[in-house]
Amino acid sequence: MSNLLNAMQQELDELKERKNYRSLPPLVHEGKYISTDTCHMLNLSSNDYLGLANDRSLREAFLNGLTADTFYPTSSSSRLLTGNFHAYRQLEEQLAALFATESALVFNSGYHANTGILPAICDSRTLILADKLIHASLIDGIRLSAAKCIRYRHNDLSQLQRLVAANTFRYSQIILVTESIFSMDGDESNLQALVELKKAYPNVLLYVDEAHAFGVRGTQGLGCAEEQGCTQDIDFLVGTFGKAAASAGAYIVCRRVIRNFLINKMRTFIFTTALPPINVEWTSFVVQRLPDFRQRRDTLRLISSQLTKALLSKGYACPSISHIVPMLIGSSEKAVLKAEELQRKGFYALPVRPPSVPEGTSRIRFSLTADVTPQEIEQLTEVL
Ligand SMILES: Cc1ncc(COP(=O)(O)O)c(C=O)c1O
Repeated sequence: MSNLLNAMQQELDELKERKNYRSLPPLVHEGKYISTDTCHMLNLSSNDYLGLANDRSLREAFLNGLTADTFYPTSSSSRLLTGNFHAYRQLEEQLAALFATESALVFNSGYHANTGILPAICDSRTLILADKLIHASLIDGIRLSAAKCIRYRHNDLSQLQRLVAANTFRYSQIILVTESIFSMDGDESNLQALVELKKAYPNVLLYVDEAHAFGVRGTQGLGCAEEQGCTQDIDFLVGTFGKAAASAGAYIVCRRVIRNFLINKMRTFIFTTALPPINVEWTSFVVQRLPDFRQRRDTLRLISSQLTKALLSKGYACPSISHIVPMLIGSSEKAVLKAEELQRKGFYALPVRPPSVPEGTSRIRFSLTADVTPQEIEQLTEVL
């Protein structure tokens, strides 16, 4: 074997040793259940937060509206070449109207959005102040940008305030980067406070990733910014369609000048084949109905708080105030064993280990969906 292959094998062996090795399990999906070769389980690890991907009647309603003329399986091109199908404009107009913003732009995924927008809008006179727990896609976007970056302690607004005050005159712009619901801890940021902070400085802008809140929060399901009444005040408000919206892709809602700038400068928008129009049609179909899914949002809130309370009462640390409910365990080995035990007992819950979370904070990450019932949470609680 070459040196490189040897080094790879060694690294994989070390991952196995530390119980951090990952592989792709063969899975069969049946509604809210999932099966492997050996177990049939309730799926507690899906990001289909509203249960929409699972909703057969919704899928049928969409399919009934299709014809061979409207079914386009591929855009065959970047949107700047021949790929700009009507479906994109329809979805972007829908988003801009829902959020009451000047414009919206759709991307291939949340990963494309975060790794494309940040490098496009930052130069070497930019300082990014980013929460310590932001998602890998945001971190990669920051790494690809020319900006200098300082990470502040998770949700520590006083530290952030000090950093802004100390740096406002040193940089031409400061961009605050955070998530609204954090993907691994399930806790939230205080968007109103962040908006107040940025408004106190003329050169501070705010970038918020609502990947885990879009569809789930707010009266119309637009996210935490809607819930906290500040959609208009966030300069770069980003969300994804691959979770509660049961689709794929991502969006930004923003001022028109930002949209035009991204179309011209954002490499992950320009140099890629746009999403298949059929996929964008489906997203549009779901987004149009988002305000109607209030009952599902209420159910999700109910079962999430039921599980969080159960974990706390059993002595587990659980910082969550959302449908992402981590059960903090510590070592990767124990988290893997616990997940295997839960799977044997009929609950598909997965261990999350480094590098997805910091060393020593391995956990079971329950990711709840609205089609899980309070009785099922009760049964889970009994075996925890
Ligand atoms: C906070 C956050 N942003 C972005 C992404 C990436 O989105 P996508 O899956 O659409 O690439 C994820 C995870 O998937 C995420 O958790």
